[in-house]
Amino acid sequence: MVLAKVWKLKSHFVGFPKSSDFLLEEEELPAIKDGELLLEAEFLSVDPYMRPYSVMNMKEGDVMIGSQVAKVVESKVAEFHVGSFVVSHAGWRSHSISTGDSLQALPSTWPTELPRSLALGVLGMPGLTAYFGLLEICGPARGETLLVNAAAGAVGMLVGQIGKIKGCRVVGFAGSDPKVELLKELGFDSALNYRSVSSLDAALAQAAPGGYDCFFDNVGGDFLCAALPHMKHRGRVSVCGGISMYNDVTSQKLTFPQLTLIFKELKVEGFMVTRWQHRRDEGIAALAAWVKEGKLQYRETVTEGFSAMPDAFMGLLRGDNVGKAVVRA
Ligand SMILES: NC(=O)C1=CN([C@@H]2O[C@H](COP(=O)(O)OP(=O)(O)OC[C@H]3O[C@@H](n4cnc5c(N)ncnc54)[C@H](OP(=O)(O)O)[C@@H]3O)[C@@H](O)[C@H]2O)C=CC1
Ligand SMILES: CCCCCC(=O)/C=C/[C@H]1[C@H](O)CC(=O)[C@@H]1CCCCCCC(=O)O
Repeated sequence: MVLAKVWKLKSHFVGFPKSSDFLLEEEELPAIKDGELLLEAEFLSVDPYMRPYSVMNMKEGDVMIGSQVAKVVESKVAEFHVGSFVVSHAGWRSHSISTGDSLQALPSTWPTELPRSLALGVLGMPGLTAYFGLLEICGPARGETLLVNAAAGAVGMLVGQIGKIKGCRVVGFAGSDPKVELLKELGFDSALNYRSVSSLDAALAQAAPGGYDCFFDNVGGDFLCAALPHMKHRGRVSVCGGISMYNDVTSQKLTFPQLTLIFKELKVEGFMVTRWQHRRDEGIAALAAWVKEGKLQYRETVTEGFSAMPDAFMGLLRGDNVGKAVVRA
């Protein structure tokens, strides 16, 4: 008999999540049947989407949504061997039973020098988000200028580096001076702390006096409104996320820059990374090759212990993380 630990949404978040909004419970799992396997979480992902998702799709008492790298500890499914690893969408659970449907097996050739947590980061959903969201929507060309915000996070850090690989001049905004220093180490041409600049408008102008061809937006809200007037004619904006709004209790009142969009003939396109699910292998292969060649660096913020899942999640929303935020169970 296995006792699974499970984090549930105790109370809907109001504004910024609080520890008391979460509930840790134990669940007794039955013995697995033919066609089932037992998984034990090794690394669990915390991601910004969990905050708006809870509002859109969850009720109090539901298990928190999320993906994890898990070890197969028992198997009655021929394709999944005991001791192998998979990416599972089991939510915030230490142990789970699966039929194998929608599991993503980690290759048995996974390089020993790469932590398996990368399957939740640069070699997983955030990596694919950066890869397809930038290349397919912005289509950055050599010599162009690329702007990215939340630039020291899981997606943003990769977007900026992929921009460099493609020959762009890259400007990144992040929320602390150490993050800004890191972005410069990663090859960003200009990096700024959006919390300490006296004017976002002036900082955007100073970092790229000729304007931006491409903008990968993870933040939305005031940043998006401030950035659009700095786009070049026929600029492309990849709308990836809106983290500045996820904890809002009342909707922000923003002036939609209609005339800017028209006169500059901007392309502004939102996306969900799942759009390119059919090209997943291609994306992972390209990202893995760049990592192997040392062209694409990754960073992770690893929180220890399944019991710290809410802390890791709240830390992510506060900006404590550098690179991908994961929890080691
Ligand atoms: N469309 C899609 O398919 C996908 C979209 N996303 C979106 O991409 C974005 C980045 O995700 P991910 O890389 O996983 O997360 P990150 O690793 O970037 O973590 C979130 C970061 O957002 C920054 N942040 C928090 N609050 C604010 C704020 N008010 N204003 C500006 N920055 C803020 C913090 O960094 P700092 O210290 O710089 O403030 C924090 O570290 C999110 O908006 C997410 O929803 C992610 C995956 C798929
Ligand atoms: C829920 C708000 C999403 C904000 C943008 C974001 O972070 C998206 C992330 C998704 C990524 O594309 C792959 C995922 O699994 C993430 C979340 C999916 C939630 C989908 C809910 C849609 C629905 O129920 O209709």
